[in-house]
Amino acid sequence: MSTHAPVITVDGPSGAGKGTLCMLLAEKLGWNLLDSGAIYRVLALAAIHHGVDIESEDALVPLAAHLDVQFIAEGELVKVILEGEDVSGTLRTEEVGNTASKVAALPRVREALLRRQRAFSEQPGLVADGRDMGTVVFQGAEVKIFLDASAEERATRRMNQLQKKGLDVNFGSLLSEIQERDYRDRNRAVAPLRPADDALVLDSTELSIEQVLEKVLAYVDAKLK
Ligand SMILES: Nc1ncnc2c1ncn2[C@@H]1O[C@H](COP(=O)(O)OP(=O)(O)O)[C@@H](O)[C@H]1O
Ligand SMILES: Nc1ccn([C@@H]2O[C@H](COP(=O)(O)OP(=O)(O)O)[C@@H](O)[C@H]2O)c(=O)n1
Repeated sequence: MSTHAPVITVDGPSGAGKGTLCMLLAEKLGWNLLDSGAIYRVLALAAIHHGVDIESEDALVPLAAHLDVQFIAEGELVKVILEGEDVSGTLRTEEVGNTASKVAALPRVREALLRRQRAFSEQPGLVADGRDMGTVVFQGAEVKIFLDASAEERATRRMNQLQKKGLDVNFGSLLSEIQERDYRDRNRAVAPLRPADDALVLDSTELSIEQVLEKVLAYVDAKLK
C-alpha cells in the first residue's frame, strides 16, 4: 500500500516565477516536480501536429487521454518527448502557451488529464506547478502558494527570458498576449485561476528570485513542522 506523499502547490499567472520557484523547491527538498502547464502545452502541440480542431472537445478528449509523452530530467532541465520527438524547445513559445490556454478551458479535456497529473504524487513529496493545483488537482495539499506579480513585471520577465534564448520579441504584444491568457484562465467555467482559500498569496513584483525562495521556504518549514 502506498503512503500519502506531501504536496506543495504553486499556482499563479504566466511569468509570475512559478516554474523557477518550483524547480528550486524540488531541488532543495529532493522532491518530485510536476509542471502541469507542460502537459497542457504538449496537448496543444499534439493537436497542432495532428491537425485536430482545438475548439472540438470531442476530438481533443481522446488525444488527451492517450498522450504519448515522457518527461526526462537532465540536470536542471527537463526534456519533453512527444511521440518520440524532442519538443522541449517549441513547447515554450507564446503561441503554444496561447493554444494550451484554449484547450485548457474545455472541461472534459481537464478531466482527461487529472489522473496523469495525480500520478506524479509519489514519495518523498511533490512540488506541483500550475493554475488549479491547490484548488482542484491536489485540494488536500499540505502547503499551497499563489504566486503573483503585476502584468507589466511578468511581461518584462518573459521578454528577458525570450531574448536570452535569442528570440526577437515585442514588449507590447507580449503584454497583451499575457493579459489575454490571464483573462481566459481566470474566467473559464472550470478550474479558473484563483488562489485556494488556504493558500499563501505572494506578490513577487518587487521581490528577487532569492527573496521569493526564502519566504516560501520559511512558510513551508512552518507548515510541515
Ligand atoms: N522574482 C523574480 N524576479 C525576477 N525575475 C524572475 C523572478 N522569478 C522568476 N523570474 C524570471 O522570470 C522568467 C519567468 O519565470 P517562470 O518561472 O518561467 O514563470 P512562470 O512559470 O510563472 O510562467 C524567468 O526567466 C525567471 O528567471
Ligand atoms: N494546471 C494548469 C496548468 C496550465 N494550464 C493552462 O496551460 C497554459 C500554459 O501553462 P504554463 O504554466 O506552461 O504557462 P506559463 O505560466 O509558463 O506561461 C496556461 O495559460 C493555462 O491555460 C491550466 O489550465 N492548468
